[in-house]
Amino acid sequence: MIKSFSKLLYILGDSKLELLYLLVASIFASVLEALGIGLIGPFLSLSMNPELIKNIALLNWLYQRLGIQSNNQFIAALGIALVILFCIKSVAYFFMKSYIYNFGYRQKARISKRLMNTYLTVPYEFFLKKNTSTIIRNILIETEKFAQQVLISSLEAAANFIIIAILIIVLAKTDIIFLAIASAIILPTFGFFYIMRKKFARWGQITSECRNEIIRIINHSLGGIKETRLIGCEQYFEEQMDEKLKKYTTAESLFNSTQIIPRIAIETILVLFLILLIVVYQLFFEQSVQQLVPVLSVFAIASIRLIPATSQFIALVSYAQGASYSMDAIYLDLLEAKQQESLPLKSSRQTKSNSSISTNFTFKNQIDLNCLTYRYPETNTPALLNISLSLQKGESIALIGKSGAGKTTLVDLILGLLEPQSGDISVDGVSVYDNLRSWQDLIGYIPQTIFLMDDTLERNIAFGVPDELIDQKRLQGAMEAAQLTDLIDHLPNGLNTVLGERGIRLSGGQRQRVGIARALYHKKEILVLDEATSALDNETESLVTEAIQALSGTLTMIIIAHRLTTVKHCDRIYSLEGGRIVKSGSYKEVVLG
Ligand SMILES: Nc1ncnc2c1ncn2[C@@H]1O[C@H](COP(=O)(O)OP(=O)(O)OP(=O)(O)O)[C@@H](O)[C@H]1O
Repeated sequence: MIKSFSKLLYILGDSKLELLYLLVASIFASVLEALGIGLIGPFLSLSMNPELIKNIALLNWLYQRLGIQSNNQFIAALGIALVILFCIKSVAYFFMKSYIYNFGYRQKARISKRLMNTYLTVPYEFFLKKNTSTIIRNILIETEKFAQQVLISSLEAAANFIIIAILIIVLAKTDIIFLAIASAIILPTFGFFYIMRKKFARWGQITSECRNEIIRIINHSLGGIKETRLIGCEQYFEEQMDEKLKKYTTAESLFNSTQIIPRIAIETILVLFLILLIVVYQLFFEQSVQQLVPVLSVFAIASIRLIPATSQFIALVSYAQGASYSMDAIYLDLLEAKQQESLPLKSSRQTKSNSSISTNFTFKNQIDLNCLTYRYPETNTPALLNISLSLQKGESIALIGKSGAGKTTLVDLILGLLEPQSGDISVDGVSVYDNLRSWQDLIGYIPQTIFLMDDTLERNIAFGVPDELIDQKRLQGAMEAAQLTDLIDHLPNGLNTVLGERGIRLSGGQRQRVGIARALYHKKEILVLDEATSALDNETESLVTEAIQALSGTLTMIIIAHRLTTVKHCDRIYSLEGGRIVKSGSYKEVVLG
């Protein structure tokens, strides 16, 4: 309980204080509500027995002060006061509810934003362990579950708890039998919640995990729709989906059905008590039911507010329990990001905040990789061992080697996505880890499959630049250098043609050239091409290679290639094996020699 509360406070961050205000406001509205209802009983008793006015000091004092002539007039005045109190209570209740919902959904938006920021800034290694379905689920679904089932439900539960407590006190003062009856009715339901609480948490966990799996199955089956169609594995994915949906449905329906049990149980016990009371009175005491009116009115009030408040309270607490997994998922990701930030890293996340005082790179002469060693998390053997190489500005180097040799890992290190456990990368003698952001600003990355947005060609080239800030002259220059001008003539809307999801309306070679144009538009001085031409046919490949070769000498290039013909123009070739450089030199020396 204390653990959950501290997680809640951690997730809320700066909004902790607002939660406190909200709690006070909701307690105030609950007190009004409970009083409004709790006073109906005494008011009914008073109207049936006006003589009581004289016995109650406060009422007697009021009676004298108001100068009222008769008991009936006084009861009417009390009635009006009660109605006014009721109206105030209703308005306060409405505003409190709106405030709670507003707070809950504002927090959802804030936490989604915080998570998004976390995922965008957390070290790249985080993504080696995390599935994107979990990330999507956390940002969209778990934050919603947290807002609705933890925040809103807890605040409403607190308000209901106050109502229950006040009603019990007020009504117990009216009739002590009530206290015994109410306890006999309410306590078993609390017991029920206590027994079921672990199940609620488990069902909540199952639904969250199933949602995750469902997003993953959609990603796999539709993300690779070509392969799905071609291999004909639609049924395989449908069966997977069906299995998860069944599990999800069972857990969700069990959870929701169980929520009704406290209300049904309370109502049944209430009716049972009522009938028993009447029967026992008539059979054993031979008294008229008339004499039971005060006790019966207590039952009436109980069924108006106390019972719904209790069953709602139990349901709300169960909801919060059911969403404990969601709270943990958000908490753990935020915490992991925080812990990564506090690690003694050399990287930008520390220098980013004080980037103004860090080095802003201007690449004039040489890049040096000094004894880089990198081991992936949870592995024993290093993927790269003591890698050292240098390249001058304007040079092109190629990394070659068999699959698993460590080429991509080396590129990820150069890109600043992974940080070496030892060694350094420096530009003109300054470590890139002094200002990783500034180093990354120098690099254009063209991976095997270029990431293209489902947006216009123009926006895909000027990636991340608002429309009004796109420099048309620079755009033209980039497209010409990337040999894209022909393509524009063939597109229905030229630069404004929407490329489709992941650039589905372009060929592989065209996508690569869009990637090159993007790097050129952003004036990247260093181009890193990761097997950029390996997926292309010979003709398209030579187009892309031509575009790349035309840039040789003007840009510094690091190229990974499987097809050795594509790296003929490079100044030096580095051959990797088992994470080490085993050979280096000219094309002739390394490939032909
Ligand atoms: N996320 C990871 N976690 C653990 N080990 C990894 C991870 N990624 C790569 N490796 C391992 O690191 C080594 C180098 O992999 P890398 O992807 O750099 O090779 P590569 O030369 O680029 O191969 P390819 O040409 O097939 O892309 C391999 O043994 C690989 O299994």
